[in-house]
Amino acid sequence: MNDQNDQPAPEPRRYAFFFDVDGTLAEIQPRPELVFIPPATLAALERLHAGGIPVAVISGRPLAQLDALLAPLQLPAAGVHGAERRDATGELRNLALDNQALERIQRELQQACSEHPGLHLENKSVAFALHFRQAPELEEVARTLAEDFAQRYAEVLTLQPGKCVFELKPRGASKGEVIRAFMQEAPFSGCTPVFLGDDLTDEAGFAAVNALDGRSIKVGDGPSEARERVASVAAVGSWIEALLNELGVPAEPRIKPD
Ligand SMILES: O=P(O)(O)OC[C@H]1O[C@H](O[C@H]2O[C@H](CO)[C@@H](O)[C@H](O)[C@H]2O)[C@H](O)[C@@H](O)[C@@H]1O
Repeated sequence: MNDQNDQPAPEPRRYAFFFDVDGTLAEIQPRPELVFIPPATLAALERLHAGGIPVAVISGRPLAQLDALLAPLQLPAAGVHGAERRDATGELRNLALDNQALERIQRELQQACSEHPGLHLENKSVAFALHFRQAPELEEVARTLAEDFAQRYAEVLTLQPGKCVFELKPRGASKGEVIRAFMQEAPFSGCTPVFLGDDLTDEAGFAAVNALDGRSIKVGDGPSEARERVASVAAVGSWIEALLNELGVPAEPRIKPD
């Protein structure tokens, strides 16, 4: 694919697909709770999964939110930037975390953010997102707060900037690490990894996929380690559709005979 508006030409090889959620499968919304995955994209993901093609979602959101966004489809998934992971057998493989420290951080952050009503603190229990989309004038306040907490609690959390957000994510959480972990397990191992993402947290995933000689695909503009581009969230839906047809995946999920 040479041009941002071109559809990448799928090849009839065995791929494993990894999709970021916000900004990739779902349009960015004013607030996190307003996000949804378009029905056509959900249907295409279901078709991929039912067609026996390895597919997982890799997100900054917790697993519970990912399941709600994809319901009734339940996919292998990594949440909170890789701090949580559910493998293809359904087993949970989460990072070990210092819950006492996280509770203390949560209380302190709530107190600090209460002084800036325009800031939206998203509490993910094991990570915290300081959203300033509704109050862009608070970007520097959010940055300073997040940097201060990341410095004071460096053994527990690291700073993860994103779209109108500064997140504090568990130390060691990385989209690259979870993609590498999936790629060592069935049904992903032996496949060529393909990862689509749009934001800074996805760069670790792009680097991992590049190192595995896979396909790294950035959605939208901006500098990136990704080697290919898809123009928009809408184009991601059509991209999956085109791929399904190219790979000959049946239009309806296979129905098992009684
Ligand atoms: O890894 P992702 O699936 O892309 O998740 C990254 C973060 O996405 C969410 O925040 C972003 O999307 C919101 C809804 O569109 C938007 O309002 C916000 O400005 C964005 O930063 C989510 O709230 C975070 O928890 C995720 O980590």
